[in-house]
Amino acid sequence: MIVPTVVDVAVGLVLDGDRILVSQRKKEAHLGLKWEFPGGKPEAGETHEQALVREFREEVNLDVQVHSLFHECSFEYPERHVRLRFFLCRCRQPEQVRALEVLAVRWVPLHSLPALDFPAANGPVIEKLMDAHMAGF
Ligand SMILES: Nc1nc2c([nH]c(=O)n2[C@@H]2O[C@H](COP(=O)(O)OP(=O)(O)OP(=O)(O)O)[C@@H](O)[C@H]2O)c(=O)[nH]1
Ligand SMILES: [Mg+2]
Repeated sequence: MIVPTVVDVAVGLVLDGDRILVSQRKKEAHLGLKWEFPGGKPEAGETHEQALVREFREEVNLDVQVHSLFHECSFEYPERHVRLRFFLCRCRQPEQVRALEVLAVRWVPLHSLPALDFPAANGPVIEKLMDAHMAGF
């Protein structure tokens, strides 16, 4: 019997006023060309928070401070099963962002998130973010 492995992923929701950071996945990556929140898989011995700090530096050249867990979910794509943990983060120098290991990176107004093409797993967290934003966080 083949037991599918679950890919554990730490994802960062970095807010700067009314804006949030989004990046675009490289064409050849899983879910290539979709927009996402930067993040990735923790390496052996790393906590989710440590993985996020490292991934933000590697992918978008940004130093972030990880605050709290905002949302978790599991999602089964046809080719892999992921467990996503979304953390609220802050950064001190938003202008530092550069697309290093991603195709593009952008600060976008929170209200524009529903117009971007995100992976299917991101629907509920985006809805929750919009609700929290309307309520003033
Ligand atoms: N980073 C990130 N990954 C997401 C999001 N939504 C979502 O379904 N995923 C999925 O989570 C999985 C892990 O993400 P990843 O490919 O960024 O992992 P990584 O940075 O460690 O990449 P690598 O495999 O090239 O080392 C991918 O299958 C990706 O499609 C999201 O908002 N952000
Ligand atoms: Mg990644």
